Amino acid sequence: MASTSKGNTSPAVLLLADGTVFYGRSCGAAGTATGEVCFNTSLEGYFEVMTDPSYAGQIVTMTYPQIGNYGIDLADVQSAFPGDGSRPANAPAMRAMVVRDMCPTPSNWRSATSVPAYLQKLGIVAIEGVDTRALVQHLRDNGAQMGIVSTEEFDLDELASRLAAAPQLVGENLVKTVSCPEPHPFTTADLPAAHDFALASPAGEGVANPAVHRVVAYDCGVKRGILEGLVRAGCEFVVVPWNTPAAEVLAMNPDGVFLSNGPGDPDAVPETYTQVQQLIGRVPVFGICLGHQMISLAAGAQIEKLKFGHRGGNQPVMNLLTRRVEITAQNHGFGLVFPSLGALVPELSGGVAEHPTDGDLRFWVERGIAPVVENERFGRIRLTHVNLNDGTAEGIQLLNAPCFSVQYHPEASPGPTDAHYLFTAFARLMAGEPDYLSIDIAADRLAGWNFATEEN
Ligand SMILES: NC(=O)CC[C@H](N)C(=O)O
Repeated sequence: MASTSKGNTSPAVLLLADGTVFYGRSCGAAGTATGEVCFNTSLEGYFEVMTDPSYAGQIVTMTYPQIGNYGIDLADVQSAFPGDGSRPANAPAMRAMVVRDMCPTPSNWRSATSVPAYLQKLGIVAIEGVDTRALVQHLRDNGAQMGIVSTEEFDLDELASRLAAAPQLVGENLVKTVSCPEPHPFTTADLPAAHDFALASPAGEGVANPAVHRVVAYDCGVKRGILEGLVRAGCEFVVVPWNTPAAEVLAMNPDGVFLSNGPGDPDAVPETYTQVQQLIGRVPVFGICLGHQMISLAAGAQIEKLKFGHRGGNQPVMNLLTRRVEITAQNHGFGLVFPSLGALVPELSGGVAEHPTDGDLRFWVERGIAPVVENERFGRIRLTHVNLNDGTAEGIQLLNAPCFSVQYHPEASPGPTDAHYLFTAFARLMAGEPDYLSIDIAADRLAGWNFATEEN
C-alpha cells in the first residue's frame, strides 16, 4: 500500500459488485458503507456535490484528482434537510466518497473546516489513493453497479456477502429519507449572506427581486441552490414534504408548483407523481431533475436507467426552441424515454411521423426541429432540450397546460450558470407569458439575471 506524506496509513477498500477491488486509505469516518458507485466529473464544487441530497444511496467518486484543497464553507451547503433523529440538519446524504487524493490542510479564507474532518464528524466513510481513472473507465465500460467501502473489514468474501445483502438503488424509495418532515417557508431571508454571493439583479439591491410569485415546492431532497435561484427570480416558497396531497397544495392557492430534484429511482415514488397528475393543468408546474421525471411519469411515460448517468459540470445541452447550447451541471442516473410520451404530431414535427428508431434525439438537433407528441393524459408535449453528448431527452414543455421541466440543474451549484434563464422562464410562465421558454440566454444575463459569484 502506498505511503502518504499525510501520516494517514489507515487502510480502506472498495469492492464492486462484479468483484473488482481497489485498495486505498481512509480519509473520512471509520466504518463500512454500501451504495451505487457513481462518478462526478466537476472540476470544483466538491462540497456542493457532497451535500446534494440526490446522492442518497450512492458512493460518489470524484474524477478531479485533488479534493479538499480549498476546504469547506458551510454557506455552500446544498442540503436543505432540516434534520431529524437519524441525520443532522444539512448533512450529506451520500453513503461514501472515493477520491484520488484528499487534502487535509486546506488553504482558503472562506474555509471553516477540512473535508476529512467534516466527513469524520458526520460519520461518512471515504477512501483515497484509488486510481479513479481506472475505476471510472470500468464503470463507463461495464455500467453503474453497487459497491462497498470499508475501513474495518478486508475479507473480500465477507464484504461481497454484505454487499449482496444491501438494498439496491433500483426500486428503493430514497426520496422519503431526504424530504422535509413538515412544511416550512423559504424566502429572501433564507438567502446566504451577501458577501458569499454578490448578485446583480433588476431590483438593483444586490440581493433579489421582490417576491411576486407564491410557490409551493415539493421537497424530494431539494438543493438550496434551486430554492435560492427561484427566490432571486421573484418567488417565495412553502416547501412541503414529498407526499403532500395535491388537494392540500391547491388549497394554498399558489401561483405555481415546483417539483424538486431527488435521489434514486423515480419509479419508486408513485406517491409524488400521482399527485403531480392532479396538479398539471390546474396550476403552473416546473420540475427539475427528479421533478422532470415526476412530470414524465405523471404523463405515463417510461423512465430508463442510464448506463452510468450524467454527473458533472460540463454537459452540453441544446435548447431546441432557441438553438442555443447551454453548458450545464447534471446529476442523474435515469432518463425519460421520449417516444414513450406518445406518437409524433407530424405537422408540428417537421413532417416526421415516426420516432427515430436508434433512440438518439440528436436527430432533431440536426434538423432544427422541436418535435411534438400527442400524450394520452396531457395532450401535446414538445421536446425542448437534448443532451448533445448522448442524445437523451433533457427538457419537455406541455402545450395544453402551463408546465415544463428539465433533467439538468439550472442552479448549477456547482457548475456553469448558462441555464439560469430557466428560473426566469418559470417566473414568466407564472406571469402567463406564452413564449416563456424561448429566452435568449445572453439577453437574459444583460437584463440583470446574473448570478455570478464574486469569484467570477
Ligand atoms: N438530481 C436528481 O434529481 C436525480 C434524479 C434521479 N434520482 C436520477 O438519478 O436520475
